[in-house]
Amino acid sequence: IPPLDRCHCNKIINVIHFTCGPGSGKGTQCEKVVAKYGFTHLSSGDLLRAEVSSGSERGKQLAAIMEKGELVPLDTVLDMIKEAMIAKADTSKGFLIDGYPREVRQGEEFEKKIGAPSLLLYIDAKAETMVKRLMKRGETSGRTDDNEETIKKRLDLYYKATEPVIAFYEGRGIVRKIDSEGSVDQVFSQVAKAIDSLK
Ligand SMILES: Nc1ccn([C@@H]2O[C@H](COP(=O)(O)OP(=O)(O)OP(=O)(O)O)[C@@H](O)[C@H]2O)c(=O)n1
Ligand SMILES: Nc1nc2c(ncn2[C@@H]2O[C@H](COP(=O)(O)OP(=O)(O)O)[C@@H](O)[C@H]2O)c(=O)[nH]1
Ligand SMILES: [Mg+2]
Repeated sequence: IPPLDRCHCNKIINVIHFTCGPGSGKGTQCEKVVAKYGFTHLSSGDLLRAEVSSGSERGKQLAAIMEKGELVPLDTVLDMIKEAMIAKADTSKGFLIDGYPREVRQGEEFEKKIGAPSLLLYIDAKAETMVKRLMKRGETSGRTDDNEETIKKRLDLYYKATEPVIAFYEGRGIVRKIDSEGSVDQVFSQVAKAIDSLK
């Protein structure tokens, strides 16, 4: 896909990264943000799972990586996000990018190819909470990575690769940390406050 031209860049406003651990409640909160603010929600995991479902050759390679809880090649996921952003650039009020960046380099490349985010939302959840929620979700999600062994690997990778992303953006003053331990609505009121602070 071609690089985003200036015209597109000007229209890409309010890029919000949602970066937190697996099972911390990103997907749940993103739905509520879309309902209240009308932002375009792009879940990097969902984009990858759609490619897997398509049965393409690339999808098969991705499935093998995701089943192990590892990160797919950086360009693959960034190209998918960019393509989806270009498709919505003319009409979107803002983009909520869920599950990205997963490592500092993903954040750096996003800025080079797309632009700087205005906010990074981070739901702070205890490992114990994340594991409990994922195991419960695994009873019905049908996701091949919602099993005990892969959950452990995803958490390890989160602490190793993704937590440094938060420190990276903290240096820029755009991180809003949200406590996950309350109810979905209590968490959402903190999320909404952070988004309202952008205005
Ligand atoms: N930027 C991203 C996003 C996702 N993935 C791959 O896709 C999988 C699933 O991602 P996601 O749906 O975001 O899962 P989690 O955050 O682990 O869990 P959740 O659905 O609970 O958010 C990851 O484990 C990883 O293999 C990736 O490599 N790079
Ligand atoms: N108790 C509680 N459970 C939640 C909350 N948010 C999400 N969950 C549950 O935790 C699981 C993981 O949530 P999900 O939104 O898929 O998290 P993600 O992995 O970060 O996208 C789901 O089964 C949700 O029902 C919350 O605020 N409180
Ligand atoms: Mg999710």
